[in-house]
Amino acid sequence: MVLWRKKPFVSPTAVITPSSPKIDLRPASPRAARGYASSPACSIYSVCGDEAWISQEDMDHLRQLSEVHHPAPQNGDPYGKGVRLLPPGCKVGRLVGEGAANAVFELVLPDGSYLYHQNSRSLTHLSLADMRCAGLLLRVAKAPIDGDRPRFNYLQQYQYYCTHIKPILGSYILHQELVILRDANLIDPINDFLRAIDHQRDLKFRGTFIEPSEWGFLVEDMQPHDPETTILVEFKPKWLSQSPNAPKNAIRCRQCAKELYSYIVDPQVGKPVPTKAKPCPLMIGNDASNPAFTDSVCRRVPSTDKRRKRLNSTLDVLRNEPAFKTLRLAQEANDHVGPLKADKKDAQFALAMTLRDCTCFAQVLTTPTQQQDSFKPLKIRFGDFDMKMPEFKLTYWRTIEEQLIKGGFYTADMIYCRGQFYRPPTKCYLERGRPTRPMEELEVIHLQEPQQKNGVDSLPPTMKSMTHAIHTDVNLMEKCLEHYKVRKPEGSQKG
Ligand SMILES: O=P(O)(O)O[C@@H]1[C@@H](OP(=O)(O)O)[C@H](OP(=O)(O)O)[C@H](O)[C@H](OP(=O)(O)O)[C@H]1OP(=O)(O)O
Ligand SMILES: Nc1ncnc2c1ncn2[C@@H]1O[C@H](COP(=O)(O)OP(=O)(O)OP(=O)(O)O)[C@@H](O)[C@H]1O
Repeated sequence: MVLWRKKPFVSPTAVITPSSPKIDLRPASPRAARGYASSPACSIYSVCGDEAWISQEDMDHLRQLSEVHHPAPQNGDPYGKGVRLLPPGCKVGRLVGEGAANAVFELVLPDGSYLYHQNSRSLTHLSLADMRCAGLLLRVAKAPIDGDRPRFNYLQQYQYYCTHIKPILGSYILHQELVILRDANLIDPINDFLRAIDHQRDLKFRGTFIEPSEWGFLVEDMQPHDPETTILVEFKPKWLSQSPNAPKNAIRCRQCAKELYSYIVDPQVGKPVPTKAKPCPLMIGNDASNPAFTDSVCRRVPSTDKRRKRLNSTLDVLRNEPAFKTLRLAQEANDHVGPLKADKKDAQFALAMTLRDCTCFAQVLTTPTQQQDSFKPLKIRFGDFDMKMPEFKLTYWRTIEEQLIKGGFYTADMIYCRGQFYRPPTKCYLERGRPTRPMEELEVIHLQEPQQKNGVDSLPPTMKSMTHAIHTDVNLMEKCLEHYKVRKPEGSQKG
C-alpha cells in the first residue's frame, strides 16, 4: 500500500528481454574481473578518460567526481572505483512509477539476481524478500517534451547529489548511483514496453518515452517487501518553514498559501482541496508538539480501513523523525532572503529550492512485529533532488511569491464569491487557535469572473475589509467551495 504517492502506477508484470548487440567497450579494470561484491553478473567499468562515447562535458563531470571521492572514496561508492555496467540480457520488469522527467523500473540481471546497494552487503543472511527490499531500481530519463527548457543530465545531477546533497543529508539520502547502459541495449525495449502499456499510464504521461542515453541511475528500492505489514508513504515535504518574504500577519505558511493559490487560480474538476492534497509542512519536523498532523493524515485513509487508527499513530511518529529536522535546517541555512531578494547567481538559494522540492519515501509498519513492537518508521529516505536553474526559474519563483502576497493567499481570513462568504479550504499550522481578527482587520479574497471589473459584486458596504480581487472560473469555484460556506462576518450587512 502506498500513501500520498505522487504518480502511482501499477502495471501488469511484463518482462523485456533485450537482444545483445556487440559493443566494443574498453577492457574493464582488474576490479571488474573480480565483479561487484553483491552481483558477479554486473561488472564495474573504470573510465579511462579518452572514451569517444563520453562527451567532453561529461568527462569533466566524471573527473570532478573522482576528485571529490579521492583519496578516500566511501566504501562501495562507484566513483573512484568505477561505474557499474549493465550487461546484455538484463530484464526490465514492472514500471514502478514515472514523472515528467524520469521513469523507474524493476531490474533483474541475466542470472535472475537483483542488484544491491552498498549498505546491503551485510544482509546476505536475510530472507529473499528482505534482500529484495534492499535492492536497486533502474531510473532512466525521459525525452523532454518542452524542448526549450534547460535541463541537467544525469552526470551533472549525480555530481550535485555527491557534492551538495549527500554532505547535508547523510544517511537520510536515497542511495543513487550512476550506471552505464550502453551494453545493455534497454532503451528500445523499454520504449516498446511503454508503448504497449500506454493506455494504462497516467493521462499526462501517455506518449512520453525514454531518451537514448549511455547513462542511467540505480536507486534504492523503497517499495515495501511485505505490503501486508508495511506501507510506503511518499510525499514532498516542500517548504518546512515559512518563506522569509511572507507578510508578518500571515496565517498560512508558504506551502499552504501556494496550495490555496493553485486551487483558486487553476480550478479543476476533481482536484483535491488543499486540506486533502498535502499535510501542512510546518507540522513536519517541527519541535513543537502538534497532534493536528494526525488529522491531516486521517483524510488520506478511508474511515473504513481497519488500519486507520494504527496508521495515524504511525504517521504521528513519522512527523517527529529527526530526518525532517535535518532537511528543514538545511532549507533554512541556504535561504535567508526568500525569492523576492534572492540573486539569480546565488547557488545556495538554488540549493534551498532543490531541498524544498525533494520527495520523502518512508516505509512504516502498519502491524507490530515480534522484533519491532512500536510503529517507528523502518526507513526514511529523501530522493529526487532535481537541480534548479535560478537564471531560468527565479522570475517564476518571484512572480508566485508576489501573487501569494498581493492576492491575500498568505493572509486572507475569508473568500467572498457572488454574495457568499467561504472559509478558505486550508488547514495550516499557523491558522490553529489564532484569535479571530476584528472586522476592520479582516482580509478577504474576492473571486471574480475574468472579465469582471473590480467593484461589481462588491463586498457588503459596511465591511471595510482589505479585499484582494482574484479572477477565476467563478462557477466552478462555487461548486468547489460548496462545503466551506460560512455566515457573513458579524457586523456586516449584505449590500
Ligand atoms: O513551484 P511548486 O512549489 O509548485 O513546485 C513545483 C512542483 O510542483 P508541486 O510540488 O506539485 O507543487 C513540480 O512538480 P510536478 O511536476 O507538478 O510534480 C516540479 O517539481 C517543479 O520543479 P521543476 O520545474 O520540475 O524543476 C516545482 O517547481 P519549483 O520547486 O522549482 O518551484
Ligand atoms: N526509489 C524508489 N522506490 C520506490 N518507488 C520509486 C523510487 N523512485 C521513484 N519511485 C516512483 O517512481 C515515481 C517517479 O519517479 P521520479 O520521482 O524519479 O520521477 P520524476 O520524473 O523525477 O518525477 P517529478 O517530475 O514528479 O519530480 C515516483 O513518484 C515514485 O512513485
